[in-house]
Amino acid sequence: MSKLDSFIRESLRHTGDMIIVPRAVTTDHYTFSNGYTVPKGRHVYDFSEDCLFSESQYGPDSKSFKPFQFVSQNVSASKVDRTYVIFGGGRHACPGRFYAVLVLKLFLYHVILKYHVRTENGNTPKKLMVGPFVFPSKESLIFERRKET
Ligand code: HEM
Repeated sequence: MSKLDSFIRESLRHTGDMIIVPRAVTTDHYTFSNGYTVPKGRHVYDFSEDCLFSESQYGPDSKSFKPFQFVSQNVSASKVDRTYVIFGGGRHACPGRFYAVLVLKLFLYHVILKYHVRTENGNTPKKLMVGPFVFPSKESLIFERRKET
């Protein structure tokens, strides 16, 4: 399933610009390795675009959608790392990610087998941004039933 894993991983990479999980500093202060210090009580939100579109990891065209770029790495869509933080990371990485990816695979398996999916003009709709948040595009998708063989 390396192609499906790659496609899901790439799709999630393009839709997780901000992880809305605030972290509060509970000690007197916290200093990051780059020297930036956050005082006690301050809430910190991850702006994951910096990781998800990292040019050092994904190349100068890190913002293009490359559905099969992970095929050669044979990496699951549920595997987290520093440049793929859609499910968070570390000790509190999303425990539901294996289930979520499995459901996505089942859904896509049926959709791909049964339908030809396209937009009206054939172009990929732009993602809808509201500030740093990504929402599904309002453009319609057309599902055409594939001929039974
Ligand atoms: C595509 C679907 C999903 C996405 C993008 C997602 C994303 C996330 C993210 C970003 C976190 C925060 C991780 C962190 O704090 O570093 C999280 C935590 C969590 N997620 Fe998910 N999640 C998804 C599906 C699910 C599902 C299906 C379940 C349960 C069946 C689930 C259960 C949880 C739980 C319990 C936590 C808290 C973990 C902790 O704090 O230790 N998630 N998720």
